[in-house]
Amino acid sequence: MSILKIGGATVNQTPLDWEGNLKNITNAIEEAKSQGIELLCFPELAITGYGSEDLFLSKWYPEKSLEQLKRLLPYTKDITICIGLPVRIGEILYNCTAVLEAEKVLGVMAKQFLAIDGVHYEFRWFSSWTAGKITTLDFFGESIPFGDIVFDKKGITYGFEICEDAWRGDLRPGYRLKDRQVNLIFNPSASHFAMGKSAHREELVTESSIALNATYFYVNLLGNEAGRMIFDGEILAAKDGKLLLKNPLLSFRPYQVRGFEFSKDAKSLEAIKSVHNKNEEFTAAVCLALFDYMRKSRSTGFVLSLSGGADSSSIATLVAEMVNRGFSELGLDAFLERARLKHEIPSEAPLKGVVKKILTTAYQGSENSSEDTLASARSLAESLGATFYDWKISEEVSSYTQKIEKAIGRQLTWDHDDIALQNIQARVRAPVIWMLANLNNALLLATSNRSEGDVGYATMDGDTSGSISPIAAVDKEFILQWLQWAEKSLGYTGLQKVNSLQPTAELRPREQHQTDEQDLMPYPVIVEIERLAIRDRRKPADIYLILKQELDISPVQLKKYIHKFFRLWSRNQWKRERLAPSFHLDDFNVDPKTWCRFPILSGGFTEELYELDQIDE
Ligand SMILES: Nc1ncnc2c1ncn2[C@@H]1O[C@H](COP(=O)(O)OP(=O)(O)OC[C@H]2O[C@@H]([n+]3cccc(C(=O)O)c3)[C@H](O)[C@@H]2O)[C@@H](O)[C@H]1O
Ligand SMILES: Nc1ncnc2c1ncn2[C@@H]1O[C@H](COP(=O)(O)OP(=O)(O)OP(=O)(O)O)[C@@H](O)[C@H]1O
Ligand SMILES: NC(=O)CC[C@H](N)C(=O)O
Repeated sequence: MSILKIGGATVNQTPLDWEGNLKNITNAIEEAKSQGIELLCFPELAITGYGSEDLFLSKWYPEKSLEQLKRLLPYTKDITICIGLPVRIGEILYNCTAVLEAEKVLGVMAKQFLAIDGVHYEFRWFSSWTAGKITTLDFFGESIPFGDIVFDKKGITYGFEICEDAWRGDLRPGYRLKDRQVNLIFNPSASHFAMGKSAHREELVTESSIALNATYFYVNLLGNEAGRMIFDGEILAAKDGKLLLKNPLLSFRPYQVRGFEFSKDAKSLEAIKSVHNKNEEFTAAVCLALFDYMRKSRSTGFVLSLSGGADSSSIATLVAEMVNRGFSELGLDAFLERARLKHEIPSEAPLKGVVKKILTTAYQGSENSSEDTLASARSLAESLGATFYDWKISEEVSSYTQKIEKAIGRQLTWDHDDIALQNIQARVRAPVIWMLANLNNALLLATSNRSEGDVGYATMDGDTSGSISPIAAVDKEFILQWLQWAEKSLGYTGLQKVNSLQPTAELRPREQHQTDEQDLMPYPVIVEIERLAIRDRRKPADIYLILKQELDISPVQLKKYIHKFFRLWSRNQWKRERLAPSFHLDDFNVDPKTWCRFPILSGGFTEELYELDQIDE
């Protein structure tokens, strides 16, 4: 009975960090050797990083990747490695996996189905390879087999599906690998994180092992590679429909190696059970994304305008939780070293000491702010251990207001100038909080959520100011329930006050009792309309007919809400184009750079809303 120790290595790569990327790969190879692994698979495009964008269009970038591949040969004396990189044949670029063994490249195979949905735009850079086709590649003077090839080690035959290849149902290359009777199929992936996706992948991998009659081995990239997409570093293996291997996801470490003993004939293997929790997945993903963004941008921490409301408080909590998780996985010294931080940390309370250095918050009260939100912000900051300042913005607001009143020769009033008087408050908070970010060489965190993004409920260059927007990909309902969960399940008791408040901008005089939901519509309604309009791409009339059955709202009111959503959605595309970069976290988002493109100028659904109005109520 032939036994082969096979393994997967996930790596946290960064485009253009050639040395860092190579080091992760060689360290992982050494680790694999020490575990006795003989055949090791890395993720898709592990040499360059998946998110290299238009660097892939240049001639030199794929050439440099081949040079990096050559530098790996000396590490393959007594191990076979499979590793992803872009390879040009003539003028055409392919997304490939190279197999290296005994200091030689055995062959290179190319992806057949490119990913083009949602956050993926592979056709911009790559061409797809034709099934069954084989050619040769000139690798520094040596002719290497290139294309749809399979390999063999110790009598065990193996082939590849590269990420999207596996997601194409009956067309997938795996069925032809099955016809060729391979024993083992690797799937090197760059599969973006989305809540709930890991469960979906487990299904894909276990079902593939039955449908393709082979052991199926899956390896994903790790970390916030290049800003927006997060990879969870998942390594999975399945045989006969049983999940045999799964690693801890979203690790703060630069790489992780997992292996198991493969045998063609092994029977009665024990299946692994895994649990999935959306809030936990969200927390782990944002924490790692924040950590990677901070260290890869060479920033020393974060600055946050903390209102004591839901959005800013959730972000403050996530930064503290990032420190907490990084700290428990890596330990203090390794955490600081990996984050490139040189902070002096008090030894008696190191965790809070790190939070104090990394997270600086400020409450910036206006005449319309309440004692409730100040108390909420203060108690949360104190409980997290964050640096907290509290100042007033009233002088700056009056100074701007008086200046403009003098210029235009009249007094501004709430009856006449509501939006301008609201926005000036949000805007004067921006320069001073930016100043703090500059002083600290820190990232300014913007607090937009996806529901606000849908309808443009934010002041441009006011509360939209910031360099990253960590929660812009999730809706407000999700944030509100996550805060409850974080208080109870993660033990953030400092969220008690936050969780007792109703969402409000506090930009109008207090006697007007402004709330977000009065200005807009109930958040659960925004979430439902968004789901149908944006995720499912349905038109207003269809949405009305569906929601009329699902929601307990009068038909007249529902029509008004749908009108408002589409009117605000269309008018505010320019705002979404200007939000700070955000992480992709849910199965869809409204970020125009990744998931959702929409014209900045448009007819604003006039005819489609007219069609809605014609439906009987
Ligand atoms: N297509 C387009 N391309 C470029 N610019 C376009 C545009 N359409 C309008 N504009 C411009 O947009 C500007 C208006 O945008 P902007 O100044 O941002 O302001 P605007 O969107 O009119 O108002 C901000 C809204 O956000 C709410 N808010 C603000 C701050 C915080 C919170 C909170 O929840 O805490 C809520 C506030 O209550 C108000 O309803 C105008 O000057 C207009 O000319
Ligand atoms: N008094 C304040 N002090 C500091 N920052 C503030 C203040 N008021 C508003 N901001 C900033 O403006 C952002 C936008 O306000 P918004 O009301 O949308 O969010 P929130 O207050 O965090 O949550 P909620 O909407 O649930 O009240 C806040 O997240 C915060 O960054
Ligand atoms: N890189 C890819 O091919 C990714 C596409 C695939 N559907 C995924 O999200 O996992």
